[in-house]
This record gives sequence, structure tokens and C-alpha cells, in this order.
Amino acid sequence: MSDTVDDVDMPYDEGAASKQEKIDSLQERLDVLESQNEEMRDKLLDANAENNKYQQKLERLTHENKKLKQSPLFVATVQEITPDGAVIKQHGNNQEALTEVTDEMREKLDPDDRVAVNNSLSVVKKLEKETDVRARVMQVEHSPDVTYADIGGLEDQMQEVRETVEMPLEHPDMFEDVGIQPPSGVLLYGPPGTGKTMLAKAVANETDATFIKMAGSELVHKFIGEGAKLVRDLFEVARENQPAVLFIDEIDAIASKRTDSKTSGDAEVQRTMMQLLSEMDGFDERGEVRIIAATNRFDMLDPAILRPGRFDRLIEVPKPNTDGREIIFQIHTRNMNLADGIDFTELAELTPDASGADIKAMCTEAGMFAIRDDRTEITLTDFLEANEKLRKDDETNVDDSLAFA
Ligand SMILES: Nc1ncnc2c1ncn2[C@@H]1O[C@H](COP(=O)(O)OP(=O)(O)OP(=O)(O)O)[C@@H](O)[C@H]1O
Repeated sequence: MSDTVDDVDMPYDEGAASKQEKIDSLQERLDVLESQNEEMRDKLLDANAENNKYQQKLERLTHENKKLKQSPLFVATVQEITPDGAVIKQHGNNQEALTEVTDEMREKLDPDDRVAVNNSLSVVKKLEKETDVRARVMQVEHSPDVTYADIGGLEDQMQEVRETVEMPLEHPDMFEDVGIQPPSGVLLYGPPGTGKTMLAKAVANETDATFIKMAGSELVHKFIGEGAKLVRDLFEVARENQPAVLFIDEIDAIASKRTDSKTSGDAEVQRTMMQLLSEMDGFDERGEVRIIAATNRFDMLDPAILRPGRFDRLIEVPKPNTDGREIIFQIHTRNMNLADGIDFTELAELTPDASGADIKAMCTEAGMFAIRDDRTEITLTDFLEANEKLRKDDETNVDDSLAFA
């Protein structure tokens, strides 16, 4: 640190200097000190700013650190409360364990309750009833906002879905009068992003039915050990909300051809599928519930699921042809501010492999090009560049997936 004001040497000879000399040298020293002061102040400001930055970083890292330290909890079901504690069965590995519980917790627990346990299997908290799981695994929409007009290039498929799903929901009496049972379930199959979910949502919208969606892969991978029960719950929720359209996406995850291996994972998938088949066979109790399932892997399906009375209407939902792509471009640009001269036929011809989802992505990307360029109007060039970009992204993804294969 520099000297304090009290002990500085005077910049002149006390005895010899004249008054004017003293003033001049003091002025000189003052100027130097002022400029140093200025410099120090700037440095101090910079240091403060730097300090703030590090402070924020520290807070972020501390937060992150805290989050990482919180170890995950596991889910288990209480089997029995004994004088020594509670017998719990862990989800996932199905192992039973006797664990101690506090008196306070003991009062709250009953057999069949779901609980969260920590690494040493102590019960940390009681979880909500099934509604909690249902809410996490099922998507329930009382009036999905998709209409038939939002779907392009699938007229035949739309017609068939309407006959098989909409008619029985709106005029169940007609089937009774004629004396036939309406098809139990409809299976939509085809590549990803072609509009299968949209079709199911649109039919629910049109019939004022509740749309209930569940993904097959989640059933078996995320809620291991609970698949069969969740299928039962799913149909129950559908009955409670009838008329309802039950949409089971990625059905191949629960209804794929039996493999030779006898791992417990397979047995669990089998149980889930058997439950699904039995729910579908119990037609009388199903009420006004129509089932639509979807898959990208038709070749993988277990033939049992395709027997009469189950998914006996198979509807292929392919990638759109040129006319279809043109219509889908029109649909997805309905609300976009387009420049004159955009030719959808040309765009459709330039995108031979695109699915509906790809076309939607391309329209959004074209809009992003305009925004990056500070324009509000989207030009043909934006679409062409968007197409180029998405194609390149696709190639990179394919390369990546090959690299990891
Ligand atoms: N035929 C179509 N007409 C208009 N938009 C479409 C069409 N197909 C797909 N899209 C767009 O792509 C998005 C995804 O479509 P959707 O979820 O229905 O595909 P999917 O066939 O169910 O796909 P996945 O098999 O991956 O679940 C839709 O929200 C929509 O924006």
C-alpha cells in the first residue's frame, strides 16, 4: 500500500525552497496522485465486477453441488407392518426387505402404500396413491385441439378411422340394430412423425371424447413391475372418462413377438401384454371407450394382438406423397407471414422423403432464418436453406448413430 497522508515526505527541501517552488512541486505531486487515484478507482470497479461474476458462479456451483449430493430415492411398496418395522418390496428388482420405521411414520403407513426409500432402505416418505402414477404415465386431454383439417394427405386413413372409431362412439345403437360388434381396436402403423397421434386426437376432438394417451415403452421401462396394474388403471381411467379414445403409442414395446430368453424383464412385458389382451377382450365392460394403438415396428408385433376382436383393423399411415406434402406445407404455413411466390408444389417435390413432422420442422426453421435476418416475411430462400440445414442435421445424426452403433 502507498503511504498514508500523515507520513508522506514533502517533495521539496523544507529549508531551501521558496514558497513558489513549494507550491509548484506540491501541485505536481497532486497531479500525479490524482491520476493514480483515477487509475486505482478504475481497477477497483473492474475488480468489483469480476468479484460479482465469481460470486454468481460460486452460487451456481454451490447449488449444482447441493443438487448432486441429494441421492435419489427408490420406490417400494409396503407389504406388511410388523413389530420390528415394515416389510417393503422394492420396485424394479422386486426384492423384499425388512426396514425400520419411525413411530411417526408407522402411524401413517398401511400395507400396499407406495413409499420412497433411501439407499439404506429407510422409508423417507409416503407417496401419493395411484393417481400420482397415473398422472405421470397417462396424458389425459379433455378436448384435444387437433381437427381433421390439421391433418394433410391422409384422407383414406382418416375415413377409415372415422368409420371404425367415430361411428361406434356416436351411434352405438346402429351397431346394436345391425347386430354386429364394432371393431374393438384400431392399429395405426407407419414411420415416425406421419400423423398417427394426430389422427387419434382428431377423432377424440370430433366426438367430444376424452383423449387418453399412454406410451408402451414407458409402461415397461419406466414403471417396471407396475405394467399390468397400469394397464388396468388405464382402462379404468378411460371408463371413468367415457366417451374416451384410448391411445396406446409404441405398442410394440408391450406386444412384441415372444423372444426365447426367459429374463424377468420379458416375463414382466408378457404380463403387461396379457393384461392388455384381457382388458380388450372384456368388451362388455369397456363402455364407450375406443382403443387406438400405434407402432413404427409392425413387423415386431405379436400375432396374438392382431386376432379378431382385438386390433383387427390395421391402418397403414405412410409418409406423405407429393400431393400430401403439398397440403401439409399449406397447413403448417397457415399462420406464417409468407412472401409472394412461394410454390408449395416445388417445396413438396424438393422433399421426397419428408414426413409430416419433418415438414413442420422445416417451416419452423424457415421462420427462424427470417428472424435471424431481422425480417418478418418468410421467403422461398428461407425454406430452401431450412431444407438444406435439416438435411445436413439428419446426415450428422445418422453419422453419429453409426459411430455409436
Ligand atoms: N399428416 C400430417 N399432417 C399435418 N401435420 C403432420 C402430419 N403428420 C405429422 N405432422 C406434424 O408432425 C407432428 C408429429 O406428428 P404425430 O405425433 O402425429 O406423429 P406420429 O406418427 O404419432 O409419430 P410417432 O410415431 O413418432 O409417435 C404433428 O404434431 C404435426 O405437427
